Amino acid sequence: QKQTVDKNTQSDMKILVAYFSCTGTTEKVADAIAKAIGGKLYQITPATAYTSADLDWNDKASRSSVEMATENSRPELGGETIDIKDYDVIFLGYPIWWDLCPRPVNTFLEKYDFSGKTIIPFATSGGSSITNSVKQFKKLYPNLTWKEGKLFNSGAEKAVEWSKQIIEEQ
Ligand SMILES: Cc1cc2nc3c(=O)[nH]c(=O)nc-3n(C[C@H](O)[C@H](O)[C@H](O)COP(=O)(O)O)c2cc1C
Repeated sequence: QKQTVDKNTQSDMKILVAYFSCTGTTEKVADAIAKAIGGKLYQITPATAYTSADLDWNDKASRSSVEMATENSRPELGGETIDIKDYDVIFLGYPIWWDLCPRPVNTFLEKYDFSGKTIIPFATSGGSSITNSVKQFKKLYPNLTWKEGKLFNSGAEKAVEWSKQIIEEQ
């Protein structure tokens, strides 16, 4: 008699590690996660890169300040497009900006069809938690499947352990 194949074994699961990062902190964590669990690393790239002046949160008129003050701001993306249908699980990494995700992450979530996928947020920050950004995801995209997110300000090692554990649980 033929044995049934467990569809949820690690080898069968297609994992995408999509991240947005302007100064490399989230990128390091994303890279470590992708390597640890055999995921495809994908950078969410804005059509126009953010300059350091754009990232000045002390300047109310800076690009990031204006975008974050504008709820429906959806900066255009550049870079390669990606076939989300090829993946089952999406790790989604970003820096916390004004207690939320940067708006290009919203552009990404609205550009592709994530229905039927499991999305697992992770973030880095200067101290703020990930809680409010995940709350906003659930509010804006209630039909998507969100896993509890996690903040990694203490480096990539913890993220590696965490991601491996998540994959085992899937
Ligand atoms: C525009 C802007 C807003 C930010 N807002 C917050 C914030 O609300 N809370 C916080 O703890 N850190 C905040 N930060 C700090 C970043 O979350 C932190 O430096 C992050 O690790 C940067 O990630 P990256 O190097 O991947 O871009 C902000 C940074 C920028 C540029």
